[in-house]
Amino acid sequence: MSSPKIVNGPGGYILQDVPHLIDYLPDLPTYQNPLKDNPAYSVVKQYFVDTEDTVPEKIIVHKDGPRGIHFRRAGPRQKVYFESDEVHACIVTCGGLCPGLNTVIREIVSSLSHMYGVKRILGIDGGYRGFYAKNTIPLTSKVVNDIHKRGGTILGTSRGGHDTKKIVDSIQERGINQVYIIGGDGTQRGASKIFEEIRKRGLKVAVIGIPKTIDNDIPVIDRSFGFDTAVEEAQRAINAAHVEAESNENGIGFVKLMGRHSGFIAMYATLASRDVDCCLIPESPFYLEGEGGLFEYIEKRLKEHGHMVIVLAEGAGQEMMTKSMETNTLEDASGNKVLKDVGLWLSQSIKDHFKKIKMVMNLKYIDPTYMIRAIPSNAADNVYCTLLAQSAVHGAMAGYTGYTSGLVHGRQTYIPFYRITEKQNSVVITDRMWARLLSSTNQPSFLGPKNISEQKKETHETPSPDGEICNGVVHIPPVTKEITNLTFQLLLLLHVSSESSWITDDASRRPTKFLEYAKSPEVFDWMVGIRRKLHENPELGFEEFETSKLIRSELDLMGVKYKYPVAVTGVVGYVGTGEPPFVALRADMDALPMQEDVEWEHKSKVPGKMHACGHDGHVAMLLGAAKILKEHHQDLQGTVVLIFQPAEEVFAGAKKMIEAGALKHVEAIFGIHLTNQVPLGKTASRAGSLLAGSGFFEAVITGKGGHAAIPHHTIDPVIAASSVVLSLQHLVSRETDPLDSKVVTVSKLHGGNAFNVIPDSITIGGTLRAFSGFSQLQERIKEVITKQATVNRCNASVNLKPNGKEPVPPTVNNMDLYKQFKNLVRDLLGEDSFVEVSPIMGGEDFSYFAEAIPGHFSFLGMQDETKSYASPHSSLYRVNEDALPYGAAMHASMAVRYLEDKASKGSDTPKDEL
Ligand SMILES: Nc1ncnc2c1ncn2[C@@H]1O[C@H](COP(=O)(O)OP(=O)(O)O)[C@@H](O)[C@H]1O
Ligand SMILES: O=P(O)(O)OC[C@H]1O[C@](O)(COP(=O)(O)O)[C@@H](O)[C@@H]1O
Ligand SMILES: [Mg+2]
Repeated sequence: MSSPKIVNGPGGYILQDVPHLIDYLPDLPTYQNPLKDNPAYSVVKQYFVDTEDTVPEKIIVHKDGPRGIHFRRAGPRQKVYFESDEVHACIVTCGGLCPGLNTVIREIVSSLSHMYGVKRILGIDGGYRGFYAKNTIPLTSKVVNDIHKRGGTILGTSRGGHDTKKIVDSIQERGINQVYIIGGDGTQRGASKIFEEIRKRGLKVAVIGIPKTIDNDIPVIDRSFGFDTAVEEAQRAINAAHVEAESNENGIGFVKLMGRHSGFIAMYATLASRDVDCCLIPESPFYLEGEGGLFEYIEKRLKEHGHMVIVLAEGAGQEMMTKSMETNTLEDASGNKVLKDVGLWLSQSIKDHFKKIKMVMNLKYIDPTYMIRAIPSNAADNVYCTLLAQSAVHGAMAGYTGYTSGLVHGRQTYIPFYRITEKQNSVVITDRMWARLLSSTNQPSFLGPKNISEQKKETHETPSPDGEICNGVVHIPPVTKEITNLTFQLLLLLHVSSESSWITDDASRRPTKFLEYAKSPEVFDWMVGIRRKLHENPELGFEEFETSKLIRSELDLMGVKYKYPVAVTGVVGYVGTGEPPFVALRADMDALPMQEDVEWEHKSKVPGKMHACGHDGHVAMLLGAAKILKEHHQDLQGTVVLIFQPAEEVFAGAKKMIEAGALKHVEAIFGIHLTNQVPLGKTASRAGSLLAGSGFFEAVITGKGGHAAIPHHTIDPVIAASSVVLSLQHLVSRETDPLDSKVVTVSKLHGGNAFNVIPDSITIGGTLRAFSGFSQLQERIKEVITKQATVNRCNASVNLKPNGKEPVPPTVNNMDLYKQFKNLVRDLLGEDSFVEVSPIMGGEDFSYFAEAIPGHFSFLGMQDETKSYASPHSSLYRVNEDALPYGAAMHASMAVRYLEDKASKGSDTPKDEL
């Protein structure tokens, strides 16, 4: 792919520019824009867009934050690179239908002919394959005059059939020099390939994408055209569902809407309607039975209101329909996964449930699927389509190419293809919009199925003997039907035998064998490849959709079964017998919001995001371990649970994973972190407290402001804040055992901006660290702030999760697991390979796992003599990839040894002994 055009400016300004024909055809002549003499436009002040104008990607900024990424502003330029007579344009529509397609076609034709005097415009019949397989349709203003009143596309559309070479051959043969491609994410990927091929051939052809999809799954842009119309049309189905529900005893109106991977239509239709009681989308996993489940909510709603409306996006709950697993692998001609009909399945499941509990219920299922996209666009979308089409044409005439025309914060922009195709837009359920929906419907969030104490109790219980019997094997009693199905499939899958076996080997030699295997070129290169892919495409906490997709596809290739999504993007894989004991290995997946400064081939492709804490390496190591374990799965004496968790850095993803059931039945867990502080091939750990509990606080101390010269008429928050800051120092110096290490630091103090005005309030903030008594310290901080404020006649509000930053408890290593780990390291890496570390004041959310069950966290060295490796969270951070096989072998060996140890002790070993 041609390299992105990035322009850096002062204050952290970044322009992600679009390609231009002169990038590879530097001698092209320019012409005056004919609009200059057009009576309609020549009078418009500043009609031509200044070439320096750009539009910011993010409009919410902090005072001291960088100016961030910008896109080129769309619109007509003074100079154009095509003469009117020279232009030979074509238009193609691809993918699924969408309201507004005809409007865009009409406006491209009108803009080209009326504004720029273009006479030769071709319609390509039936999508990409029409370039080489079908006839073309000549397009004139007359032909397109009325088409915006019709749904669909007058050009026809199709999926599949993208053959870059054939398409570009046909463009070249026909002498086409402007290609307007209207379609969704798949189409834009195809357009990007066409652009690259055209550039490679050095053709004077502009390639322009116009984003279409009612699913709104195209990133960066505000919304895609037709979305508004689809949401509006969906209202009709929801209204009908509501009428049906209200008119029947315990009526449920159930509407299935489109939305393959993104639940935007369902979310907006729900928010618009106000009649919907529950909205289910692919991004927000849900479950049916038990506390906090869908059935419980429906029962409650019916008892309280006598009726309810459910809206379901077609991609939601797919993973629960385990019955017909084989259809899961089917793809349409474009390579999109063919979905199973979740609407029919879920409405049947609801009916079955109410039959079982003998409660009257009347469910009416409405599936308006194609109706919402086959209609003409509404007024708002018509205007939007017009502007998009005009912008697309202005850009092409001005010589820009390789871009998608799109709306960003209400302004028309040109966005380079790589930003449009890098990921799919989806509802972020940790964002405010989803929170607004939850508060509007009052539905459960489904994020925390069981309370944690119950979880802990369950995971520490020996599986009950009254579990299900299958093939003479006793299984764990399932909490939900989904888990039953999964366990059953695991058992079927895991009973297949593999070719190689380690069971007869000397146990102390086995880790070395694993390491040799992980170091073999085939496995090593594969791990490095995964790590580099992740490094190029970093994703922040709870946004690790592509990361998670990559993990799942690798697990699929290995034949490792998994649960997904667990806590938004998390994946939990299973290798072994499918039976107890269960031991877990954990890797974190998220990146950091920082710009990479290391110049190398696989540098982060996402400006402002970087894997600067080695989580890309952690994922590669755990996948490496999965490969080793899968190779030998028939010899495992229990089940290894592979936990790929989101959001370690800020949002305590580990906690969410536990709440979502990732540790169910798991007895022990191991985690590894790469470190630059220890030489390659060595590891570091300690028994007991390894990492501190870490948290934050922010307090607003409010008094009464006034003139600084008459302080007695004020209540001065500055004095109160000063007392608070001093008093907080005593928590460590006077209340903590000097041999125990704790930190309370006030690092922020804001308020007031005049010499003679006492402000109304002061904000202070800081961090706390502790190995013991973490929550007591939090409580004392709160108490000291509020009470000191009171002494000074002020009020104080204290927030222990400022900006959503979750505190993490101390990471405490279990003594027996630590001993086991140390022995293993000796077997694997030699006598002097273990480094006993002192406790570290940094925090890790692995602590949530180690708090719930016995856990062990260790560091794996990557420092070598030749290069220096920067500290984590540095923009110069690098991973020594030679460490990856060590990580994979350590993970796999720890799991195997744990299971063997358990087996040798017998199944009745009390879990507390660990
Ligand atoms: N990765 C890709 N590379 C090239 N062409 C693609 C790619 N993905 C999809 N396409 C093509 O784009 C067209 C539309 O894709 P599809 O996924 O069906 O719809 P949409 O563009 O609406 O997402 C199809 O002709 C398909 O072959
Ligand atoms: O049956 P078809 O034509 O494949 O279309 C169904 C799909 O089209 C969509 O509307 C999305 O289409 P696009 O990706 O083409 O925008 C999905 O919501 C739906 O799953
Ligand atoms: Mg698509």
